[in-house]
Amino acid sequence: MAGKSRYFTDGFVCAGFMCGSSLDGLDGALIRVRKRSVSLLAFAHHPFDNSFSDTIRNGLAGNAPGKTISGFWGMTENLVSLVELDLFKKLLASASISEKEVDLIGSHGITSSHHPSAGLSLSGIPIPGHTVQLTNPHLLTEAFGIPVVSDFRRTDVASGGEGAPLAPIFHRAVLTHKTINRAFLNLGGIANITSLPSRRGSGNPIIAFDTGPGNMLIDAGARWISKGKRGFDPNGEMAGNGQAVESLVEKVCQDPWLHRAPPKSTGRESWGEDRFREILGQMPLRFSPEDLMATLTEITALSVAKSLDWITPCPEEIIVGGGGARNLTLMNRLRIRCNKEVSPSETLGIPAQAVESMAFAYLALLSMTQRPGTLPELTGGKAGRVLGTVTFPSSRSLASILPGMIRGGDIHLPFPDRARARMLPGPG
Ligand SMILES: Nc1ncnc2c1ncn2[C@@H]1O[C@H](COP(=O)(O)OP(=O)(O)OP(=O)(O)O)[C@@H](O)[C@H]1O
Ligand SMILES: CC(=O)N[C@H]1[C@@H]2OC[C@@H](O2)[C@@H](O)[C@@H]1O[C@H](C)C(=O)O
Repeated sequence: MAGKSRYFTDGFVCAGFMCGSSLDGLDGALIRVRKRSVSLLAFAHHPFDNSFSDTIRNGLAGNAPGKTISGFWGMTENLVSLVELDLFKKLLASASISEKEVDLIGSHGITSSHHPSAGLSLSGIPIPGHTVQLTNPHLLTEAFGIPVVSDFRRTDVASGGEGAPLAPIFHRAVLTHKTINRAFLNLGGIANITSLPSRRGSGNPIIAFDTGPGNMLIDAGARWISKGKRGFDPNGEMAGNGQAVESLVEKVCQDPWLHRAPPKSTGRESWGEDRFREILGQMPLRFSPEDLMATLTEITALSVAKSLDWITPCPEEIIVGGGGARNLTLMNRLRIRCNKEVSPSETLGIPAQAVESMAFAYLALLSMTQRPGTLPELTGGKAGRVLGTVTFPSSRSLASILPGMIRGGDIHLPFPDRARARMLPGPG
């Protein structure tokens, strides 16, 4: 059991799990937050094979043969957490620490539906915006006796925010440079960008938003060309051997959403299979698979480049995380379209694939120590909010966990994340 004094001396050890929108697998990270710095202790990835990803993708679209939607959701939640359970053990083994040394777990789950703005109705009743992530924190607390923070996004959506992106506070904590204005770009299924003004220019507000497709269109193209055998374009090789249809790239990038001012978020609903089919239908009569992949890759690069219009101060360099950092053609097209230095986060010592799971470990710590995990300028919510729901293990008293943790946060969290939620303006 974690003693109060340990939070003071050793900082915090937190695990984070993320199953992203590309549905390629589940990532887990173990971090230590101590003396205002964040270090990665271990990272592990559990890949999903193509047919499994297809089953989940179809189920989320409401086509789960032989199962009701709620049955499918219940099974998916449990499946996510069974994988997390296994990954957690791997993280412990890799970092050579015991579960008793871990203070908390953050579990994001799979986003099954993301409609943050109001505008939907059920039987004529207007319904507020929603976002849903599937995970079962109870399986984790039951197995390990560690508090689990989950359901991060609904807090922000309830306060009028987009519920995404949420990782920017983490990007700010670990990637801000003393003198260089940076941007961090996550190339997951969806792409999102965070402006990171240098500490010298700390008067500049942090801006973050989804930019549109990350790998989602590219992956859909790879699946179509390979008849489901391949889930992505390895290293961007196919795209690198093709010629993009420039007129189609320009046309798709005129999408009004891409030109909308932030805050904004998007998802599979807008850049998934349906959008891919629409683009495919507009390819010229004769095209090679390589040309299709080059076109999808160029749409991705141009939509990211357009997003820079919203970012001040203009970043001098772009640091890339997420699996798309391995797509060398996409990285090269980004260098050309953005006219900037574009480097994978490995150059700063952080594995590109680990950034999001590290972020949810960090966000879980902010929540447990009563600090806001998002800000109005990031997602458009009314005020900074302590995110998520905590599932506590019944084997430990709250008094033995919370006060020490909250005060430990005062010591170890990087500035300004030490500021507690009650210091921020309330709702209204
Ligand atoms: N070697 C590689 N070459 C090209 N692309 C790759 C490679 N490895 C991974 N990818 C791409 O990265 C994707 C997975 O990235 P990542 O795990 O960051 O996405 P995610 O976390 O699921 O999505 P999101 O950030 O939207 O939630 C794969 O679907 C694939 O398109
Ligand atoms: C609703 C949802 O799950 N959004 C994801 C998705 O994947 C990338 C992008 O779209 C981002 O907005 C978000 O994830 C990251 C981790 C975030 O919240 O920062």
